[in-house]
Amino acid sequence: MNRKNTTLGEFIIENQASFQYSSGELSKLINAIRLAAKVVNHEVNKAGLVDIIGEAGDTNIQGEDQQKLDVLANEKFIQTLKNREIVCGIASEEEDDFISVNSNDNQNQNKYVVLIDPLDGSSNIDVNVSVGTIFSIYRRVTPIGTPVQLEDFLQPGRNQIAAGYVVYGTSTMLVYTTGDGVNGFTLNPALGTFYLSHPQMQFPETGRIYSLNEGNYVHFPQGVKNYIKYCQQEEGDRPYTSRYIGSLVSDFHRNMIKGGIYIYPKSSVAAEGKLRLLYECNPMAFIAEQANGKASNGYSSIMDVVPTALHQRVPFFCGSRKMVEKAEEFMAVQE
Ligand SMILES: O=P(O)(O)OC[C@H]1O[C@](O)(COP(=O)(O)O)[C@@H](O)[C@@H]1O
Ligand SMILES: [Mg+2]
Ligand SMILES: [Mg+2]
Repeated sequence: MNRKNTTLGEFIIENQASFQYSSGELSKLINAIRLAAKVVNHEVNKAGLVDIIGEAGDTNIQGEDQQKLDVLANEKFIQTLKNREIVCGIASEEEDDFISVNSNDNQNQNKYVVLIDPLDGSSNIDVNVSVGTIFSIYRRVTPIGTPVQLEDFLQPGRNQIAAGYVVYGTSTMLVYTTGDGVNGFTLNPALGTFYLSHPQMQFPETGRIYSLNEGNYVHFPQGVKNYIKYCQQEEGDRPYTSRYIGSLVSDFHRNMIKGGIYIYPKSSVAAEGKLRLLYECNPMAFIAEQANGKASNGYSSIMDVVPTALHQRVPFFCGSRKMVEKAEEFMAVQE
């Protein structure tokens, strides 16, 4: 099943049988995401040659200036999901409200909703540093055939059916889980095909990399300040190495391969931190837990947080199990 160099298409079909709700709908959905990812990859790779870098001129509901590639990636993913008619609802970082797909005439018998961060790491687009896309998939909770409701999206991460990300970096990879481990596929640009290159990915139990924006140090909770000091102490296998790309997907991906922790805490200037629960933290938490890692808000699992708003933010501690547990110890003691 996890033969190296299996194509993503073959892998999806081979694994469909092992998926309890298997009706082919999820396979079609992952295939649609694969297609949209290739289209966005093509645009990202030529950023700078054509007029797709820089600001789009609008501000999204987060109060962030939208980059042209944020808008383009958002359009490509939404268009592909709508055209393929495989979802009943979509929520996106770049959309104020959720989108109900084709529900007027009760034609939409689909059971999945998708939440996406179409372009992650927007501050890195113009400077040729790796960026990504993040997606999270749920079964709707309201009756099939009726228009989707907010409650279909405000589900705890534990209910996710599948989650994944695409990293547009030195190579382009699609990494995802359906609750049966985490597999990574690398795009062969010459063939336009994703191949299984990283079967059954696992976070090393511990590591020597810590990733956070130390420029915000003065605003951090005491627990985080003390954890940073711990990472920098000369003792045992410390000091650790500081690595921060500024794209969640890329920092997470590196830490999953090498062992490390990513932290975006709450602070005196960001009461709930920066990252969005539904389309950044929950999908990365599902992948982390499926890869023997850990993801918390500093105290408890992100996956058990009951969402209250589409664009809510949460503090995020994610990575190698022992490193997240150590950071939680500091959070517990200091508060
Ligand atoms: O510049 P900061 O404050 O360190 O924030 C960087 C973080 O913000 C993000 O860019 C937020 O994601 P978006 O780019 O999708 O808005 C993360 O990818 C990244 O880890
Ligand atoms: Mg993001
Ligand atoms: Mg984004």
